Amino acid sequence: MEQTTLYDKIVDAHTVKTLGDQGQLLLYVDRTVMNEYTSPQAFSGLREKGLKAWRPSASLMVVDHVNPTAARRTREMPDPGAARQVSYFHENARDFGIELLDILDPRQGIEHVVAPEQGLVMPGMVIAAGDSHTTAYGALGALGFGIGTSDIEHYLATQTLVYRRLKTMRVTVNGKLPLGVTSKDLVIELIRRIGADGATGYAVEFAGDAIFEMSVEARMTVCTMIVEAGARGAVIGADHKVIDYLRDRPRMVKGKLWDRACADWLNLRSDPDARFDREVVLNANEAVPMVTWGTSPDQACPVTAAIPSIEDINDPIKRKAMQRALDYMGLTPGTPMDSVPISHAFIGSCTNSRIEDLRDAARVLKDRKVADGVRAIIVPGSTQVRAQAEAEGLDRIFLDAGFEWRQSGCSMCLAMNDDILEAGDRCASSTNRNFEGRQGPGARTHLMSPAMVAAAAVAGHLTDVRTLG
Ligand SMILES: CC(C)[C@H](C(=O)O)[C@@H](O)C(=O)O
Ligand code: SF4
Repeated sequence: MEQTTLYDKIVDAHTVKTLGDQGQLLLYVDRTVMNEYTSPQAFSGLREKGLKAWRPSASLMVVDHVNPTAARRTREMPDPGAARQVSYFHENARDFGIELLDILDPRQGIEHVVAPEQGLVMPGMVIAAGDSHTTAYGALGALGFGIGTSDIEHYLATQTLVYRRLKTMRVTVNGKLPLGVTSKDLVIELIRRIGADGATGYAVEFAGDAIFEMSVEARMTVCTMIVEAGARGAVIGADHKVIDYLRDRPRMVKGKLWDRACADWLNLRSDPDARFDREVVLNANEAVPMVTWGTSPDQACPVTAAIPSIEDINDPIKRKAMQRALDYMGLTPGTPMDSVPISHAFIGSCTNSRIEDLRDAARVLKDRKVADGVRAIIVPGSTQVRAQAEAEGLDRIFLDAGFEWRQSGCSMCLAMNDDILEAGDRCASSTNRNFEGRQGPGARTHLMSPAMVAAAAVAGHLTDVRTLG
């Protein structure tokens, strides 16, 4: 019998028809989630053509990129550009009959935190959305990927996309993550190894004991961040942890349908002898806390190491990139990573702002104080995460330690609101992109896990969280 990958099974099940002989196909898309930043032109396109949304109930709209995260919330956007985007977003939700969670809604948050919370995503589904980190949904057994604005318009009008099948890569992670090492460290190490373009053109399936040992939220971190290696899709076979995560979510199927769905979902796996175009194997036992030193997520090393030497790099293009990155970051080869001082600490983003991430940070921050001269901020991934953290008393731990406790949104992950760093600021950040200017023009970002950000905030410099005890 032909052996098929999970990715191909999902694509096959959603293929409406093949289009010509160039390998394109018309792919049915089950669901989407839209933000105020990438959806406006799609709606304008529909308006110009006089088209309706074909299945409004399959979509959800969330304000997340531009909204302020100040402790007190209003619907007013202080920035006129953001105000226009949000008001057009509201207009589009109303006119096209799509549910909108605006910033005062108790279910509001970063789209990739909210969609799983609301039960919008089910195993086996295709979820395509106007944001690259839509790969997050791979953690729930769905195929998630980002699309451009014209594709959003096509989706809204037809519930389909013109799609080209990707190559498949399987990343098998054997072993067990050591204490103090998280799924974020693992995915940074993976990207360091395969490079920022290592998964370009691939859909990545994660497998292996260490992946299934992880919580669903930890898997979301891995699936979200694999975009930073260029992946155009991510997926992990659903297991009982996924079923437990999905049960009773607001938009989830219920009753007999739920029972039947669960049985199907657990069978939805790559066949044992399915062939992947590329295989990568990692050993979780060897994983250590990682930090980035450069301006690309693959420019990373263990926190216990020193910045690598330029002489060790043979490829002239990579050498030049490294020199430029070091100049921007104000760092020199040979500097031990744990001696690099920080001015800011940020815990947030769709990669690492869920309740487990906040619990990890709180464990480090309990009875400790943020170092003098460090400004530390926590932005929970959703209003629900915020409420859950408050119910557990985590907010007290954060506030007592000297962190600011904010409302949810993308915030300093990409600085589209007023949470923005100044030139020369250096931030330990639980986010997923360390590009030049990402957190503000001239600002310097070091990516790491939430626990490592908390440890850096306390120490005043990058530090190995395991040494704090
Ligand atoms: C704004 C959006 C297009 C972008 C993305 O697609 O990822 C953003 O969310 C990001 O993280 O850079
Ligand atoms: S939190 Fe950051 S990475 Fe995630 S969607 Fe928002 S801007 Fe993009």
